[in-house]
Amino acid sequence: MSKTSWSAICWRNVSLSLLDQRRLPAEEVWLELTSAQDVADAIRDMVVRGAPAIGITAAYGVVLGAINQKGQQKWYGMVVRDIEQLAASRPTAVNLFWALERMKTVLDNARDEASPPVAALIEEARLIHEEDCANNQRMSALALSTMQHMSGEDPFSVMTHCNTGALATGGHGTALGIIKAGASCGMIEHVHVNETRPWMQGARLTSWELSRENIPLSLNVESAAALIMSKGNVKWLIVGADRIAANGDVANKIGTYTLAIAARYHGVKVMVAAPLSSFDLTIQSGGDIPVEERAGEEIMYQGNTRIAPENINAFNPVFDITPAALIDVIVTEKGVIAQPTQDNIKNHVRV
Ligand SMILES: CSC[C@@H](O)[C@@H](O)C(=O)COP(=O)(O)O
Repeated sequence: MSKTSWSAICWRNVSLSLLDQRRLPAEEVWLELTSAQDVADAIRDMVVRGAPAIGITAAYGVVLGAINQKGQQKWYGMVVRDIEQLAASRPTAVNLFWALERMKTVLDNARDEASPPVAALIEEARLIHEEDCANNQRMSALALSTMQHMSGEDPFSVMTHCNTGALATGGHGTALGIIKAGASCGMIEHVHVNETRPWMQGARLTSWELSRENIPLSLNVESAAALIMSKGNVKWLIVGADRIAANGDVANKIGTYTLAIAARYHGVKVMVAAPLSSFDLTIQSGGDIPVEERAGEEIMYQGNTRIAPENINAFNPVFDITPAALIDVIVTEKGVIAQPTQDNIKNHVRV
């Protein structure tokens, strides 16, 4: 794999290859998927994760569903059932539903035909994938000029949470794409990477992506974040989003909200980088965004070793909501929203 431009999602004509993110960084193992059900399972089981990557993968899942229905008279109903299964894989990232909607439109246009529109579906999935890569590059350029304008010429440190890089998207990344671009031009001199419990996306994935590009980083536990910010050389907290409500509240990996509070206290600016496909204007505020809860076992075990006593309950929400008031800028492929509010979000997304 090339170090600078690569994707963990590869369409191979009749199958989909995914780099198994559960096994990184220890092993680079590619899984070959041949059905929509395989794809839904891969999303649920975190083989692939990150909001844009989930949407792209699901789009290819619809293609696999259609390929498997070739020659079947009742193909339409079966592919619609596949779409429903894909939609049920994870609830928070709106990019999943957005991508499935695009695929369903292509499917519906061919509803009365004798066989599923495989070529048109492949074309749409590829477009979703390519657009995401291009959007990420645009976000990087916009974010760098914003940071230069707001933070001056001297190199600075940033903090990031979870993984928002090439692994989490179609390629390059949202927040991590910006960080990589900022490091390569000398604007960013150091990256503080939160480990991101319980799946350790920061420790396993973000550290892996940054170290492959020789970008200076240090890994820290989430609870060290406020201390690190208090030292004064972190200028920006840069994160991604799984869903942004109409009022600018942002659902992102659990812990983002706590980090944004600490950032505001310490004068660290908060940047959210997300494509327009991460906005959900049907949801008025963050409180209505569905937040995924995963099995308690994810926090009661370290690897295969149980660390919590038997017979206790665990609460394991994997996303939280950062209120718009704690966010300084949201960067999309279309531009920069400073101090997000209902009005400027509406103008930005709709116009
Ligand atoms: C560009 S990815 C943005 C978000 O999807 C990312 O920050 C995140 O929270 C991912 O969560 P995950 O549970 O790993 O899918």
